[in-house]
Amino acid sequence: MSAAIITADHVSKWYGQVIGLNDVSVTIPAGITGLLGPNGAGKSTFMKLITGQLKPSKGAMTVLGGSIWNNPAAYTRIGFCPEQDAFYERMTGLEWVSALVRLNGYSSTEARHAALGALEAVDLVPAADKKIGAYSKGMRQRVKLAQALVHDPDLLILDEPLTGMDPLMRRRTIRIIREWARDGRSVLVSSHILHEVEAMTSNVLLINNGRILAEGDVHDIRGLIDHHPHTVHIRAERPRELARECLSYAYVRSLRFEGDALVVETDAPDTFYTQVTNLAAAETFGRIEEVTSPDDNLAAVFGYLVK
Ligand SMILES: Nc1ncnc2c1ncn2[C@@H]1O[C@H](COP(=O)(O)OP(=O)(O)OP(=O)(O)O)[C@@H](O)[C@H]1O
Repeated sequence: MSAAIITADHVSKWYGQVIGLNDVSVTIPAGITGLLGPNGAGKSTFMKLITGQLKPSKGAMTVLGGSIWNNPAAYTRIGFCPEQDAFYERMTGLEWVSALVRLNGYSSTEARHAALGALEAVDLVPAADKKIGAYSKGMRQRVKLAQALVHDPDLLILDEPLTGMDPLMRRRTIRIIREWARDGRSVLVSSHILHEVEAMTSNVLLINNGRILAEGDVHDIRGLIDHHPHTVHIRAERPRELARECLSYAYVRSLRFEGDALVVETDAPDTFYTQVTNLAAAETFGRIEEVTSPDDNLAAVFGYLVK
C-alpha cells in the first residue's frame, strides 16, 4: 500500500442546518482514486475541504503530509478543476491559463510557456487564441483541466471533469488523466458514472448523503451496480437510424424519445457505452453529440446498497 495522500479524520461540514459531509474518516492512497456518488452526495464539499477552500466544521484534513486549511504553501502543490465555470469570457484560453499560473509566482514568459504546455496536454492548442466565450462546453471543461495542471502539481482534484463532453472527447480526456498520473502523481476525480471512473482507476470511494459508504476495488461493487437497469440519453445527428440500431442489441431493454434525445434503458451499461463510443468514432449514424447518464441511475443503486 502506498503512502496516504489525503487523510480525513472524523471530518464533518455543515452549511447552517444542512450537513454536507458527515463524520468522514478515510485514507486515500497515491495514484488515481474515483469519488463516485449521486447529486448532492457531498463530492464537491469533500473536494473543497481537500483543496483548503472550506474549513471542516469538525475533524482534521491532512493533504500531502500537512494540514491544508490556511496553508498556502500546500496550495501550489494541488491543482483543482471545479465543477462550475468561472471564466473571464473575453479572455482567450491562453490568456486565462497564463494569468492564473502567474498567481503562483511565474514570470510572464514562464507563464506563457507553461500555459501552452498545459493547453497542449489537453489538446486545446488550436483554440488557444480564441475567446473562452466562444468555447463549447467540452472545450471549457478542458481549459479548466489545463488550468488545474499548468503548475505541475503533485495532486489533481477534478470535480466531474467529463461533464458536457461528447464520447470521443471523454475517451481522450480519460487518457490524458491516466497519462498524467503515470509519473507517480495523484488524482482524485469525481463522477456519478461508474463506467467513466472505472476507465481511469479501480480504486473508488462511494459517497452518499455526506458519508463514505465503501472504499476499495471497484470490481467488488460492480456486480451490484450492474444488476440495475441503466438509463442513457443520447443526442445524435441521425437519432432514428441510431434507435433502429440500438433495438437490435439484446441488452437494450427499452427505447423512447424525449424531445430530440434518444433514451435507452440497458441491462449492460458497459457494453452499451463501449458500443456507442465505437459508433461515434466510426460516425456510422453521423455525429453523436452527447451521451449522458442521469444520476438517478446511481441514486437507485445507492438506495439499494444502504438498505
Ligand atoms: N453553499 C452551500 N450552502 C448550503 N448547502 C450546501 C452548500 N453546498 C452544498 N450544500 C449541500 O450539501 C450537500 C452536499 O452537496 P455537494 O455539492 O457537496 O454534493 P455533490 O455530491 O458535489 O453534488 P453535486 O454533484 O450536485 O454538486 C447537499 O445537500 C447540498 O445541498
